[in-house]
Formats: sequence, structure tokens, C-alpha cells
Amino acid sequence: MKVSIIGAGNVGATCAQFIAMKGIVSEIVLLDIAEGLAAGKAMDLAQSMPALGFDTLIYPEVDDYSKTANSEVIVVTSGQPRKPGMSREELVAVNVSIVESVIKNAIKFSPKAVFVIVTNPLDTMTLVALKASGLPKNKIIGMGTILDSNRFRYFLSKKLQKPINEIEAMVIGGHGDTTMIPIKELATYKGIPISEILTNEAFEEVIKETMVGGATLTKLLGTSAWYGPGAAVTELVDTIVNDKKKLMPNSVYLQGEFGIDGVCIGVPCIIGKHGVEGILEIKLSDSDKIKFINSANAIKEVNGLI
Ligand SMILES: NC(=O)c1ccc[n+]([C@@H]2O[C@H](COP(=O)([O-])OP(=O)(O)OC[C@H]3O[C@@H](n4cnc5c(N)ncnc54)[C@H](O)[C@@H]3O)[C@@H](O)[C@H]2O)c1
Ligand SMILES: O=C(O)C[C@H](O)C(=O)O
Repeated sequence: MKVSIIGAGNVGATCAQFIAMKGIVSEIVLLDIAEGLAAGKAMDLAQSMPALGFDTLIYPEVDDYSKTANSEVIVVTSGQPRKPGMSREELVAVNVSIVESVIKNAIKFSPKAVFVIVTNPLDTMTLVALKASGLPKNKIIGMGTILDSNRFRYFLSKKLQKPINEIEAMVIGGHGDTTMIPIKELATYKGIPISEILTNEAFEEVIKETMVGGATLTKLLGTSAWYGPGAAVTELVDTIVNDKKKLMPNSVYLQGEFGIDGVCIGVPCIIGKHGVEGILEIKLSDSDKIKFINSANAIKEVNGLI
């Protein structure tokens, strides 16, 4: 089993690290256009294996896509990250041509792969990838709201002072500071609705923290995050490769679901070896329905720039 990761920067290399450490596949190809970067990261990672007890083969490549041939999954982490003070949407002009060229190169050698898109602005780049690939919509998955859901769980766990793994929560909508929708009704602690435990005011604070979770990290780090993103991609890749049929929110192309047409946006979907194997049209509150329509419209506006 082979996964190729295109873009060996902070997120791409962390995906390689976590995927290797979890032993999800036997081979990882780490490709970048920057001379030396993929080679250095792959060598460094390989030298960590004896101490940590894993032995995935990691092949570095500089822009030679033939080595990615017959990958089960292609992860696209190539492109610029934002700097403090920027929105993700401001990256659209610089990243659109990168994603287009990466997809066109990768698909020549792995026409049957499922593509996981990570580059921002996520929902627009997922649409760019869908169009550039010509693949059926189930094969193109944008990873953003898995990460947002994990951040929602983190801020809830901090507020409740309870272990994060006892908390379930989901974010849908766009992967943007103003477009994501943390769903109150689906947040639970040990199965108990969190709305029964937290005051409305405290819950709203958590929602605000979640929505700017990526911006907060960007301010602290001077560039955007990588551990949370790398872990979320790893969970998604594991779910695809091992055909887990798991329910997880991802950006997928909608054609009428939730009353929305022609955009990629985060919705709960069943993920397996074919990629998106179903979309679950959960019942939204009236206010979340409005937020979802606004989110889709905001994504459409950015899509208008490509
Ligand atoms: N969807 C998410 O949840 C999420 C999370 C974190 C980061 N991101 C996005 O992922 C992207 C990468 O972030 P990062 O922190 O790893 O950035 P980074 O700058 O550390 O790495 C990006 C890498 O892409 C490479 N690259 C650029 N053009 C390329 C091309 N044509 N072919 C191959 N490689 C190319 C660069 O050389 C660089 O090494 C950014 O757009 C960022 O906004 C998304
Ligand atoms: O915040 C960013 O720009 C990167 C990524 O989308 C994230 O949420 O960490």
C-alpha cells in the first residue's frame, strides 16, 4: 500500500511522520519542488524509526511523479500557508495554480487514487482539484472540518476540564474563520449533551475560540499549524486505506444535499476505500441552516476568483 504526499513542508512532513508511526501503509512517497527538502525530511524521519519502532519505507522525490505511481491515496499539502493577520481566503491566487498542476501530474500516475486536499483555502482548493482531475466527486475529499471538530473538542475539554477523548463534537460548513459551524446539539460529554452542562454564554465562547482556532495558532507560530492538521489527515488516510466506513465531516462536492449545489463544503460523510461513500443529511437547527447557506455563499464568492 502506498500513499504519496505532495508538499513536504510542515503539514506534509507531519502527515508522513504520523502515517508512518501508525503503520498505516508500507510505502510513503514524499514529494516537493524544493531541492533537498523531501530528501532531508525523509532521511530524518527514517533515522527516528529504530528508536520509535516503525519501519515504513519513505521515498523522497523532487518533482518526479513517476515514483508516486499507483498510490492508493494522494495527499495534497503543497502551497503557501497564511501568515499572522491573513485569512485563508487570501491564499487563493497563489495556491490555485499549484493545486491544479499537482493534481494533473499526480493523476497521470495514480488514476485510481483517492485525493485528500489540504491546501488552503480548503473548500475552494477542493473544487479546483475536482475540476482539474476530472474524477468522480467521491474521489476528492477536502480535509478541514475533521481538524475543526478536534479543535472544538479541545476547547470544550478545556472549558469543562474533562479529558478530550470523552468529548464528541462536530463542525461542518466551510474551513474558514467565519464560515465554519460548530454544532451545539452534537456536542456531548460521555453521551450527555454539553448544552445541559455548560451555560449558553460559556458554550458561545468555546464556539468563538474554535472558529478562530487556526488563526490563534498562526499568530503564536508565525505560520499555520501542523500537528493537528497532520493528525487529522492521518485519521482520514487510515479510514480510506483500511475501508473503515467511518462518519467524519469533510469538504465534498454537493449536488442538492442540504439544499446546496455546486460547492465543496464540510458535511458529515461516510468515508471508505472509494472515498466519499455517502453523505449524511443530519437535521440542522433553523439557525444552523441559515449559517450553512451563508457559509456556502461565502465559499461561492471565493470560488468566483478562480
Ligand atoms: N486544511 C487544513 O486543515 C490545513 C491545515 C494546515 C495547513 N493547511 C494548508 O496546507 C498548505 C501547506 O501548509 P504548510 O504549513 O505545510 O506549508 P509549508 O510552506 O511548510 O509547505 C508547503 C510546501 O509546498 C511545497 N510546494 C509548493 N509548490 C509546490 C508544487 N508545485 N509541487 C510540490 N510542492 C510544492 C513548498 O516547497 C513547501 O515545501 C497551506 O496552504 C496551508 O494553508 C491546511
Ligand atoms: O489556519 C490555517 O491557515 C491553517 C489551517 O487551515 C488550520 O486550520 O490550521
